[in-house]
Amino acid sequence: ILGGYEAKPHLRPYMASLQLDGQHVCGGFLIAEEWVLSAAHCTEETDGKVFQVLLGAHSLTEPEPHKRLYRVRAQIPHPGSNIHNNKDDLLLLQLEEKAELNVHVQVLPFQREDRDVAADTVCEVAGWGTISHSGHRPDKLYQVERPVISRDVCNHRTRHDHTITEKMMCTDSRRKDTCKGDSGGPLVCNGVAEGVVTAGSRVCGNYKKPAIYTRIAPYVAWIDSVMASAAV
Ligand SMILES: O=C(O)c1[nH]c2ccc(F)cc2c1NC(=O)[C@H]1C[C@@H]1c1ccccc1
Repeated sequence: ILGGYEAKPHLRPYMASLQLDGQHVCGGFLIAEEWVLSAAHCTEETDGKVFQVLLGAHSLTEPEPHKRLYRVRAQIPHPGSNIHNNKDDLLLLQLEEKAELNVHVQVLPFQREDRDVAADTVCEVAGWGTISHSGHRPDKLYQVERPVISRDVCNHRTRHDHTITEKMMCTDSRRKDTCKGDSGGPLVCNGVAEGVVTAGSRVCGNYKKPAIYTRIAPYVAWIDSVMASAAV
């Protein structure tokens, strides 16, 4: 998160850190007791290794009450996701057991109505991604507020040049922005998850390249069917 600030501990009890060998790789968030939603690109370069999911954390390293690392039973990337573009950049992770819900671990509702969030709506995004252009990796969760920008503005030739589909949305990236390591986290507007930070590599903090999110509402049928089919 660039240009943001340290989050109030445990005010975002849905936040997940996807880890490999104890290292944070991407964000994610709890959408059901045993399901985390993240970004499919985050599984690239992991040569088939399965993530572990850290829940209930504010600090990535310090011992905290209710902080717990969960094993993953299944990782299901959206079938349309691929390494060449940002399309269908979603990943569902089934935890090996239901997460123990408490004051520090809670589910975040996601938007089910497929309607664009109005431009200028101020949403918030949090993560353990880089907090400086030099790539400093924070130990604590950071957050930042960002206004939604219209798809037409985001698709301008000088911005993302008509690559933003109706299943994506954008926020202004002037100074304050998401960055590497924040991918997979939720864009929260009025307390509801509207988007997932895409994990395609992108420059951060440059107003000419707005942040891109996968909208969740267009994928409700896929999410519900995967959760229903794999229910333990
Ligand atoms: O965050 C992303 O956009 C992104 N997209 C990817 C694609 C493949 C892939 F193998 C990884 C990623 C990845 N995450 C990262 O590189 C994480 C490792 C880096 C990081 C940054 C800040 C703090 C901790 C760790």
